Amino acid sequence: MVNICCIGAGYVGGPSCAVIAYQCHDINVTIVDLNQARIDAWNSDHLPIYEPGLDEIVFARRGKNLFFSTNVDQAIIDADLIFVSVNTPTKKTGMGAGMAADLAYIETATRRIAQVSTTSKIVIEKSTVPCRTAQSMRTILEANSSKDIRFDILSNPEFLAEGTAISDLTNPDRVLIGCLQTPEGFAAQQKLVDVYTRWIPKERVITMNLWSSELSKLAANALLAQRISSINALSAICEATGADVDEVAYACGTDSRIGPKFLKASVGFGGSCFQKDILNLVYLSEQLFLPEVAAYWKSVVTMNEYQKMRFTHRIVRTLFNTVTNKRIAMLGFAFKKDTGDTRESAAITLCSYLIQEHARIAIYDPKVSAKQIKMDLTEPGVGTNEAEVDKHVQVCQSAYEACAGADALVICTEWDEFKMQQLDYQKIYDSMQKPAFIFDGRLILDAPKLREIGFKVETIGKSI
Ligand SMILES: NC(=O)C1=CN([C@@H]2O[C@H](COP(=O)(O)OP(=O)(O)OC[C@H]3O[C@@H](n4cnc5c(N)ncnc54)[C@H](O)[C@@H]3O)[C@@H](O)[C@H]2O)C=CC1
Ligand SMILES: O=C(O)[C@H]1O[C@H](OP(=O)(O)OP(=O)(O)OC[C@H]2O[C@@H](n3ccc(=O)[nH]c3=O)[C@H](O)[C@@H]2O)[C@H](O)[C@@H](O)[C@@H]1O
Repeated sequence: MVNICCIGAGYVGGPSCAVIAYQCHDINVTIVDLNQARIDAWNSDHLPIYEPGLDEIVFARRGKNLFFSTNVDQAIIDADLIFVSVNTPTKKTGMGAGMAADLAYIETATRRIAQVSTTSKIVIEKSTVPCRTAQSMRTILEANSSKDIRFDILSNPEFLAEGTAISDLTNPDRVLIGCLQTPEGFAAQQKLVDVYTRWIPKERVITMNLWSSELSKLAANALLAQRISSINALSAICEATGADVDEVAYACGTDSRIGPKFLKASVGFGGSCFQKDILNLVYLSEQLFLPEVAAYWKSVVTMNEYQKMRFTHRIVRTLFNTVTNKRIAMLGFAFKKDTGDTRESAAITLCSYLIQEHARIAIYDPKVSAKQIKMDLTEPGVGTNEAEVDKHVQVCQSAYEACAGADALVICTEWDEFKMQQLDYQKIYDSMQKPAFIFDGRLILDAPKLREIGFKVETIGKSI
């Protein structure tokens, strides 16, 4: 029986390896983490992350061929293939602070593999890393290999998006596997190909060299984020001219060379990866003495910051240039729908800015807890402290509760339950201060219908 170990039971390690266990009942999958609380949650009825379809998959295989544990060493010892799926956040201090990826977790995990392994392993870089990280991992592993133990290293970046992780993993556009172009490298690559092709058509499993594979992951995220920044830049022109950003996106997206996806204007992209990975690419470009390339990719992040600021300025301007003591209902705090993840969510920037303008914010998100919201708003660098958050932020249990008595309602996340078919906007209007304003940062509402009710509506990428 093949044994797989996954180091890192997070948003990637958990779902991606649970799907392997679900698809391959004859493979033993052990997902390990140093975080006891996280592992306890994976072993409980309430999994630590919300992802549609994940519960079914975990509950079907847990205790059979899918295990969650904090015993990292034992899982490494038992494994034939080891996925390294630890976090690679942006460095906060030291060289490259604010841009480079912090590879400390990768290094610790790699050293652990080197120290405790008693048999040969295929080590798979699943985390998103700067190009050539596999070289450092290899150096650490090779320093510990002997004639009895060898380590082969593969790059197998993950392309799942949160909220659709299970369908992305079950039916991916492609799986990418990079290896050293040596006979041993190809043999290791084939072993991983053999796992994925158990449920993914062969032609979708792409193989290439290690460095191309590592760079492709950063490139894919940069290209996706660039489309959003491009449509968001156009949304500013739309607001100033009377063009409608949804119409412009449709007109452009029907060109088969452009395509319709990732052209939805928004309050700004969030999530743990787009900004981090672009900054990582910027840093790499700078290190390679390519300042023009660095500046080009940096502008994607700059435009995203601008979009978030532009939207908050529009809120303040529309509310007669002051939000002091005004109640603003914020619907949605997660960085996108169908996830409870708030990392880099645009809502955090919006809240921080509005708190500094002395607004009172009533937040409702179906999957984000009050504790998480408060933690996010008091993180160093966000610009708001605990006292300010306690004074200015109320976390509500429903959209209706958040909107009651509010001067304005802001849509931050595109949850389906905020759509017109699901919320009674007449009831909301009746409960709000007048004039009642709506700021649609996700283009999910029918502005003309809302205006019929009596709302004053402001939508990203549309002028009145
Ligand atoms: N979140 C996402 O949707 C995607 C993330 N990625 C990439 O995947 C990687 C992981 O991301 P997430 O799963 O979101 O991070 P995460 O923070 O949710 O999970 C990482 C886990 O690794 C654990 N960990 C760190 N060092 C460890 C060690 N030495 N031994 C055992 N456990 C250790 C942490 O405790 C944590 O639970 C990152 O490089 C990210 O860029 C790639 C595609 C999608
Ligand atoms: O490396 C990663 O972490 C992942 O990053 C993104 O996935 P994710 O961040 O989970 O979610 P997306 O659907 O890409 O959305 C990212 C942000 O962009 C925003 N967005 C997305 C699409 C769009 O048209 N407009 C837009 O504003 C979303 O609301 C969200 O805030 C990529 O889509 C995944 O392929 C990748 O694996």
